[in-house]
Amino acid sequence: MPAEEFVAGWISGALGLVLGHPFDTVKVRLQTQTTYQGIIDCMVKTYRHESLLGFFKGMSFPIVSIAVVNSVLFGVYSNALLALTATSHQERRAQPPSYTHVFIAGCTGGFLQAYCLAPFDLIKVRLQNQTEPRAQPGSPPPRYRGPVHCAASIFQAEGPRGLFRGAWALTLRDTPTLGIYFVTYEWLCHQSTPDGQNPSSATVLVAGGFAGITSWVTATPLDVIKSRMQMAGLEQRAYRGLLDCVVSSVRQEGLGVFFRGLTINSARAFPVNAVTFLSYEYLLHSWG
Ligand SMILES: CN(C)C(=N)NCCC[C@H](N)C(=O)O
Repeated sequence: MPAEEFVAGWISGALGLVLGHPFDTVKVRLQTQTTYQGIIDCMVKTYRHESLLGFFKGMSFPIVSIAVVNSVLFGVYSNALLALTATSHQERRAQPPSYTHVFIAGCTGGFLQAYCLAPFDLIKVRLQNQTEPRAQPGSPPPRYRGPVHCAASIFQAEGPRGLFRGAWALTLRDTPTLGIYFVTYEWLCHQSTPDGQNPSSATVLVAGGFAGITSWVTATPLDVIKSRMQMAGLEQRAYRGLLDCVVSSVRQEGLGVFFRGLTINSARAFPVNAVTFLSYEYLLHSWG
C-alpha cells in the first residue's frame, strides 16, 4: 500500500485548512446562530467583539486532525483506485480510470474519513460557536477552555457516544460528495490536458478549486443539518434524530435553511481545494 498518498494528503490538507479556517468560522456561525444578518454582518461582529483571533477559534484541533482525516481521504481514495484499476498514481495519466471507478473510490474515501473526522469536527464546531471575547478579568469564562477541555466535557457529560454527535449526518454529507469531488477534479483535468500528460499547475489549481465548489454546493444542505445536530446537545434544542432536525429546521425557517452558508462555503472551497490539490500533486510528483 503506497504510503506517500497518506503523507501528501496530510500536508496538502493542512495548507488548505489554514487558508480556509476564517471562512469556515463565519459559515458555522451563520448556519447555527440566528443573530447575524449575513456574511458581512457576521464578519464585522466577529471582528469587533473578538478581534482577528475570533476567526481562528477552534483551529488548533483541526490542524492536528487533518493529519488523520486528509491522509485517510487521499490515501484511501488512491488505494481504492489502485485496487479497482490496478494502476498507481503515476500510471493514471497514461491509463485514466473510468469516472465510475473514480466515484466509487471517492465515496469510499469519504465514508471512511467521516468517522475519523466526526469527533474533531464536533469540537471545532462547538469552539467556533463560542462568541465570547478573550477572557477579561471578572468576566465569566467560556464554557470550553480549549479543545482538550471541550472533548473532556463532552465525554463526561455524554460518554464516548457524545463525541460522535452528528456523525451520521456527516457520513451522509461526505460519502457521495467526495465521489463528486474527485470526479469533478479528474474530469476538469482531463478536459484541458493532452492525453497521457500531467496537468499543468494552472489546470490543477482551477480543477481543484471547482472540485471544492461543486462538492460543497452539494454538501451544504447536510452540512447545515450536521452542524445543528452537533450543537444540539448544548442547548435544550436536542433533536430526536437526523430527520427530526431536518423537519423542525424546515418548519421554523423554510427550505432556505438548507442553503445557509452556501456562498461562504463556495468562496472558501475554491482557494482551499486549489491549494490542497496543487500541493498534493506537487508532493507526489516530486517523490515520484
Ligand atoms: C464536500 N466535502 C465534504 C469536501 N469536499 N471535503 C473534502 C475536504 C477538502 C478540504 N479540506 C475542504 O475542507 O474543503
